[in-house]
Amino acid sequence: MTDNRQEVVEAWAALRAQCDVERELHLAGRFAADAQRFATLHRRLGPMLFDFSRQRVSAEVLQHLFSLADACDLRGWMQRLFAGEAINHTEQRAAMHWALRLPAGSGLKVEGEAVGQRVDHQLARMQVLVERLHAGQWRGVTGDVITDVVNIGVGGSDLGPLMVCEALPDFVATTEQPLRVHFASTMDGSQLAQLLRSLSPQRTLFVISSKSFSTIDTLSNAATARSWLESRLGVSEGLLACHFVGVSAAAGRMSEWGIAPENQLQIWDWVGGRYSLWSAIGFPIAVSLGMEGFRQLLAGAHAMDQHFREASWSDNLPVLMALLGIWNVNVQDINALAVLPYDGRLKQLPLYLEQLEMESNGKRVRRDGSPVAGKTCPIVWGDVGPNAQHAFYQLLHQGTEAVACDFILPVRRYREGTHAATAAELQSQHQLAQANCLAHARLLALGDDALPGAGELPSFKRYKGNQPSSILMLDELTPYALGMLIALYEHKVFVQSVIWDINPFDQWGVEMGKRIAVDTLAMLRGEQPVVTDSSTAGLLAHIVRRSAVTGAVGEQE
Ligand SMILES: O=P(O)(O)OC[C@H]1O[C@](O)(CO)[C@@H](O)[C@@H]1O
Repeated sequence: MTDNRQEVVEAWAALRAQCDVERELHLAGRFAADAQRFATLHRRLGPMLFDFSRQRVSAEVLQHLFSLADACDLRGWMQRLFAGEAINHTEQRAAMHWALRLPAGSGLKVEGEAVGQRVDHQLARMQVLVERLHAGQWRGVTGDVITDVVNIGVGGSDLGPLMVCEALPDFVATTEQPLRVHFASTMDGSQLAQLLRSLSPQRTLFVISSKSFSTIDTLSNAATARSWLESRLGVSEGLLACHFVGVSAAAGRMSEWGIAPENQLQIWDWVGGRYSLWSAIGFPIAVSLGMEGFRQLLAGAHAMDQHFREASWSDNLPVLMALLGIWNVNVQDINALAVLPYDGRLKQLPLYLEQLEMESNGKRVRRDGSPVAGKTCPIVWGDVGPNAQHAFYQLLHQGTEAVACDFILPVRRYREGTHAATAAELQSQHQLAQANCLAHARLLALGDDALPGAGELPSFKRYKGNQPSSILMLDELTPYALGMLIALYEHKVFVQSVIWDINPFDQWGVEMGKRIAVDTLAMLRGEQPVVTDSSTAGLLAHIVRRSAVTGAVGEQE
């Protein structure tokens, strides 16, 4: 690794100096001054169009950002990523999610390990299980056909598969045996309890999905599922082999729990949890879309990997997106990013990206252990845009916070034939959403200038504008396009981590909370003396007292 500290310092200084030049320029003025702004500041890639003309940037800003990327040795870090080096240095692991989406038969070897062959092998094993389910050949212990698959997992073992399954209802595989796919993640058991009310134990298969196979949230839901089956079916012999699949990097733990070897799907320690939907963690996706659909998702992600590796900075979507974020956070002091899909099927995308971005780059120490100089990951949140318009857009339009927005919008929707009865109405609803997306992006950028005469209005009706946003359009929300979109954000996060000089592939920040929770549970159960701060002690005592009280809410002690 080269010592490029001086170059980095100079690149940041040049960016800040450029900011002084740009500060007075409002987005409305930038558009007024340059009729070619959209033409210059958008890129096409396959089914994607990335419009960043509403970001507060100029050609000079972009040049300085590219110099910063060079100074930070982005090219070198990309080579290390794709060479399978142990760039997750705090866990001594590589980050090879990209290897999961190489075309079949890639033959990839990393340090002598036949990575490509292992990936192909697990995909083939997954295909066998999926096809048995689809053919109606998977029977429960009572001989009934499995009709429902419940994924039990949390974090990366839940959010990715859940998001993809919800995003692609039009691509559900047509199979002999229709299957419903469900998700339960919360450690309090409330989601699982709700599902169990409507499921038939004879016909339900549980997928216990956990990279570590030690996450208490998942194991406690799994134990509840198992005891539900045992008590409802009155058997334990053969139950586990008929009703449980396991997905994990910890084969030994799966076996200890009782997952039959033939029902175990393997992942590897070089797949980060939040980067794992491409692996066997994506089993629910394959159940839903079929293997062909799942492979399309992988192919889209692989196309983005290739683009990321090959394109120059100025055409490179992940690099552009990342550097625009750096400009916003570190130079413009904009510390929030709203993710706003204008498509109800992408309801889960903001949640998925919250984990991807914030668990990856929510870090405050650099690779050498020293504190970072400025801010890192912004606060990422969002919702389906049309709904968010009626909720938090007020703050975006007239609040005091500068917020960057990512709008995501499919061009075509409602495939012919799939919604024949109401196609015209649905199509016009989709246009309504498209118009709203473009209108809000315009108003956020231009402010009062978006509408002639708005300048005459009273101040409470005025719009300051100058809120930066990007629009990502997809020709259509297909498995392939969604694969590209997710991989785009993955690489964006990686590029930002390089600029911030942090490790995006560990998550030590969540570990301490888990350990404290173990002690707290022992205190709550009276198995350990209560030695803690006064608030926690007071609340524990309140829970214990009130748990013993039955009767109407509001009852006096
Ligand atoms: O798949 P596992 O090992 O159950 O972990 C679930 C989630 O927990 C975390 O480790 C955080 O606690 C995430 O990174 C991960 O996605």
